Amino acid sequence: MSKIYGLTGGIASGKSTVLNLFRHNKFIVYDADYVARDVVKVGTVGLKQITQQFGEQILLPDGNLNRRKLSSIVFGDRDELDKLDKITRPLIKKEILQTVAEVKRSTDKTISIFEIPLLFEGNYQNYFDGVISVYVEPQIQLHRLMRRNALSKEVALEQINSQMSMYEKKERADFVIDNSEDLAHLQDEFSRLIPQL
Ligand SMILES: CC(C)(COP(=O)(O)OP(=O)(O)OC[C@H]1O[C@@H](n2cnc3c(N)ncnc32)[C@H](O)[C@@H]1O)[C@@H](O)C(=O)NCCC(=O)NCCS
Ligand SMILES: Nc1ncnc2c1ncn2[C@@H]1O[C@H](COP(=O)(O)OP(=O)(O)OP(=O)(O)O)[C@@H](O)[C@H]1O
Repeated sequence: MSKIYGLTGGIASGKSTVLNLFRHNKFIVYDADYVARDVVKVGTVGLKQITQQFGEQILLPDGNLNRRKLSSIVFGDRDELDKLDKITRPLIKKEILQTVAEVKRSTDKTISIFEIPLLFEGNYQNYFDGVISVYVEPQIQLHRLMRRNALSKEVALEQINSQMSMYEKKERADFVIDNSEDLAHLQDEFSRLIPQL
């Protein structure tokens, strides 16, 4: 049976950066953000339900989901986010659990890592051999999110506050990677973690 670990952390904490380190170190990697995009592609039940819920305003002229528009509706309004989550969460969970089951059945000894931003919020922890949380100091998280997505402080804070706090994600994890410093430090944190998996 193959081992599979969950990778989580707050928004812009550095999950994808860490997942890339795993990828470059020959681990098998999976990313729930891809699954989340897959279940709302043109022609899916997911996109149909989202359009029924939020109206045609959330579609781009070519029929694809206007992610920026939907993001501006749901982040900062708990009721609207709950409506979106009701549609997407079961679709995403079904896909993820199928992949996890396939990995576990495989006889390949390579360790797999599955990045799931909302791992604890979606109660995935028991499906994994362990959970790794990426932690970053809150001020640095805010700064990196504002810079990467060109967001105002207010909008960035809305997105951060839409999730479980990073402290809680850190407390609940089996392993923690601190990404509050530069990339050389992150590499050290990563190298320290690997022998423990
Ligand atoms: C709201 C949407 C359209 C915004 O799209 P956008 O391209 O701007 O952002 P992206 O998908 O890259 O998400 C960026 C980050 O936002 C956070 N986030 C996304 N969805 C949620 C959510 N429902 N609740 C809390 N945080 C969320 C995650 O940390 C994620 O990594 C999109 O995030 C979405 O469809 N979300 C619902 C699906 C979901 O739960 N995705 C999370 C991955 S499991
Ligand atoms: N140690 C670091 N020093 C400086 N910048 C960093 C560091 N780690 C990550 N970053 C930058 O911070 C931003 C967030 O990192 P990343 O995209 O990996 O986070 P994430 O947790 O995957 O984000 P999301 O939750 O939105 O999917 C990116 O612009 C990335 O290049």
